[in-house]
Amino acid sequence: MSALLEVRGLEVRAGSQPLVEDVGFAIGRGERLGLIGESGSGKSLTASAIMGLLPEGLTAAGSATLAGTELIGAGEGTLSGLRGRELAMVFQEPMTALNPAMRVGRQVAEVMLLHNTRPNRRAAHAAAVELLDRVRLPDPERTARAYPHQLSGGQRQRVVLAIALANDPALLICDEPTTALDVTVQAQILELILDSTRDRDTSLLFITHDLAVVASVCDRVLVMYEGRIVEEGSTRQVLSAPEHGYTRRLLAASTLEVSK
Ligand SMILES: Nc1ncnc2c1ncn2[C@@H]1O[C@H](COP(=O)(O)OP(=O)(O)OP(=O)(O)O)[C@@H](O)[C@H]1O
Repeated sequence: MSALLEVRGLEVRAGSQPLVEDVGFAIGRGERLGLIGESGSGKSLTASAIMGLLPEGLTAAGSATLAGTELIGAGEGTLSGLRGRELAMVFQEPMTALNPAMRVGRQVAEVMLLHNTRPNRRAAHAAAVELLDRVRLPDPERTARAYPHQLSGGQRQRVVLAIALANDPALLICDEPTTALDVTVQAQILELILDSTRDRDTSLLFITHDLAVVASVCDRVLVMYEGRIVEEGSTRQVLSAPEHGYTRRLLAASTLEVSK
């Protein structure tokens, strides 16, 4: 079976300075792949290059195909047709992903109307309320009418997840989606991501530096160090018998207990 996402020789540069080099990996349909590594190792830039959302001044080269469509160097028309549809992303800080001046139900509905996955505003609104319920927000009818500032951080991240899931994407990329939340809320959001991707066979690229999170969410894991992938394997294999010195140090510094 061919992979859903196939990345080959991916490179990100700031002028002549390489920030991500020769990154290659594949994600199968329904597979959950973790991307770990210390701060500054290139995890977010890898995800941004795939999404076509690199900051000004950075350029990507190489290849990343989603179900056969090339993303690197693709025009904005192709990318905006895929983003929010086949390809969705959840970032660390939910407030930056939400429009502060728009009711959250409308924000969920808009992404469906934008991609014509619902026939009209009424159907999109009904689907938005259903989605808010699916991400386990209390009283979804009422929550739909709230503005982002009227919700807690965890509730806002649920709204962001509802937007990401609205058009049933083939690939969901999560970049440290729970880092800004307190511990109990973190666990609930993780469970939600896990349940909603499992339900729909959605593929997941999950960026984190929390090994316990990797252990509970991911089938397979990639380790990045200084812009390159230095280790790759099943989660169990990488966490129980790490080969690269960096992965060993990461593991030694964590409180994770891994059964061999
Ligand atoms: N706009 C930019 N211009 C120049 N260098 C950048 C830019 N954005 C990121 N970098 C550099 O690229 C490298 C990789 O950054 P990236 O954000 O991908 O790291 P990360 O692994 O996601 O880190 P974190 O876990 O802290 O989010 C870092 O050295 C960073 O300083």
